[in-house]
Amino acid sequence: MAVNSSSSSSSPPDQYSAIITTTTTTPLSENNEENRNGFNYKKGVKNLIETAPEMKKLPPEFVLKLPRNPLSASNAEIPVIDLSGLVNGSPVECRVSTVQAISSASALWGFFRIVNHGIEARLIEEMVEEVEAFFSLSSEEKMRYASEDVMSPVRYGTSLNSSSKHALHWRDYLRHYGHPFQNSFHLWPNNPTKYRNVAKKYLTEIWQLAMRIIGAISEGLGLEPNYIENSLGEGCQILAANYYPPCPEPDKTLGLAPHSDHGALTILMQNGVNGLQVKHNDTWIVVPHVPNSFVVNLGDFLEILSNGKYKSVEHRAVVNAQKTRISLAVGHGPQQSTVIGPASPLIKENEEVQYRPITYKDYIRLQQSSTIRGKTALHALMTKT
Ligand SMILES: O=C(O)CCC(=O)C(=O)O
Ligand SMILES: [Fe+2]
Repeated sequence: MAVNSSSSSSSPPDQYSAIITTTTTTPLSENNEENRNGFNYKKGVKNLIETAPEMKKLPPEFVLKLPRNPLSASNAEIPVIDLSGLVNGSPVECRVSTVQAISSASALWGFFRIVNHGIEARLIEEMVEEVEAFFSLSSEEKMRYASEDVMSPVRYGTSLNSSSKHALHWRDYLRHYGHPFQNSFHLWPNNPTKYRNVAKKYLTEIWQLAMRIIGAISEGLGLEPNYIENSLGEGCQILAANYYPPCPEPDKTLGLAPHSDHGALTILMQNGVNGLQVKHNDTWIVVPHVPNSFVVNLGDFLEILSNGKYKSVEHRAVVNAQKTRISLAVGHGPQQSTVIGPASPLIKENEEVQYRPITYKDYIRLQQSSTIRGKTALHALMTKT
């Protein structure tokens, strides 16, 4: 089966994701939150630019060691899939051709755009409004959700994670679990007041959409349509609401370093401001915002489950000097206690299992704690290097 060669398991970690040294001489101190320029970086980049509105130069803590022309990317066409064929009651031949389209995009690209997905534009807008309202709160209010624990069910933070061991990234984020809601709903932000209800509605619909796509992926792999969904147990949905304010020198930093997502698949929307780039055949490709569509990308769990037949895809976020960008990335994976490994019906006689077993919880911890991104966490599980 053809695979995306850019995410080949033997490729070295991306140059941007190697530990990035900054030009500062004083590293950010773990204990002393104020750095030498008098900013408390842990409050986030939105706070930083509000505190210093005249800032023209990027503080050195954010400057990445990038090669020349690092952020260039091409505008290749990416697959667009019409999902109306997956709706209950649609003719069998429509379902078959949609499954084929998803299967081929998964094998060749690992990401695609979906249209006619059934989620109302108004709900997407409302969710973006609530997220914007959350990030507009005072730093003190947002810091109520700050946590250094990468497994915390709700977490406000900045950069890649709150570790000081890497150059900072131009991003603030709110991450929290979604489905199954009983585990975390009561912990989500209750300010803005509508946030919990809107987020629950949005995440419920996104979960159902993800399961429809996962059913098609399962079928495309030659498994029973509900095989992958069943392997998720009660499942684990995680929202990353990312906030990238205008950046004084956007070419010197990134919003988010290249990485693959840990789950089965991520459903992502951007608020009308471009910034997402995906790696395909060793080239970065701009994924433009198209109203009423989502971007879907395959994550590490699917690469593992398919024993490498599908590859998780590396992506990154660039920033710009003019507009605030918001993205909502919703990951879908198995219940955290699940031991993840290749699906046994896919392992043919004499075929080697390519990934060592690990619980999904330990895998998330491994990936999220790392200050080196790319696909290093997945590479650590591979039986052959
Ligand atoms: O902002 C984006 O477009 C990318 C976000 C992302 O990749 C993530 O949150 O995992
Ligand atoms: Fe991601």
